[in-house]
Amino acid sequence: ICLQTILVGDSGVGKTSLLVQFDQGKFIAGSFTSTVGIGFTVMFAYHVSVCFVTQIWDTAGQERFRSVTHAYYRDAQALLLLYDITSKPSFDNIRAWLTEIHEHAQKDVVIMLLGNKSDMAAERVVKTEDGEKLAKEYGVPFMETSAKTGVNVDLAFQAIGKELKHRATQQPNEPKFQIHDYIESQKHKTGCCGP
Ligand SMILES: Nc1nc2c(ncn2[C@@H]2O[C@H](COP(=O)(O)OP(=O)(O)OP(=O)(O)O)[C@@H](O)[C@H]2O)c(=O)[nH]1
Repeated sequence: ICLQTILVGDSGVGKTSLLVQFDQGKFIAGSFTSTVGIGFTVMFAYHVSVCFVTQIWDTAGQERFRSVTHAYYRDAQALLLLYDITSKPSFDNIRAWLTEIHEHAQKDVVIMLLGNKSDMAAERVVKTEDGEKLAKEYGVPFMETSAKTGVNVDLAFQAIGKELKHRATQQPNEPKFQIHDYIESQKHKTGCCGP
């Protein structure tokens, strides 16, 4: 099976880096060519026999491409919302993304909030608790990731893969897969001990 996923978030939060880390297990330092407009990158990554077809979007040109993006939302099975823990504006914009997602995405879309660049402790301006609070408010799973060190990167995709696989094969009297519990049991808290 192939899962349609979309990575959204402000320019520079690390969407491309995260996907490269997941796909190839490596971090390419330095800046990438900025994503222009929408639906720019489609990357394939295989993990536990699930293939992820991922598009990367950022806010650039959002107004101009509005009607196009709405069409893309409808096909998405999972949306990964990224902010950068060293950028308050990128965090503040998450609400706007969530509002838009709730208006246009499928009702059962899997949404996950990711606070990226968790390795940059000295530059942090968004507290872990703030990310947790926002995620709770919207009822979405949350974790902090680092595209640089790889912390929690696989887990984010793995949790989505498990959730969607489970839904597809779920028996009527089988207990539902609890994505929140799964993530809590697997995730590495950053700041102290690393992966
Ligand atoms: N230290 C650190 N740097 C990161 C991390 N993720 C991304 N970066 C750096 O942040 C910059 C932006 O990363 P990108 O992956 O290009 O961000 P993007 O969200 O794809 O940006 P656009 O293509 O403009 O939308 C690059 O210089 C990366 O090397 C991370 O987890 N830790």
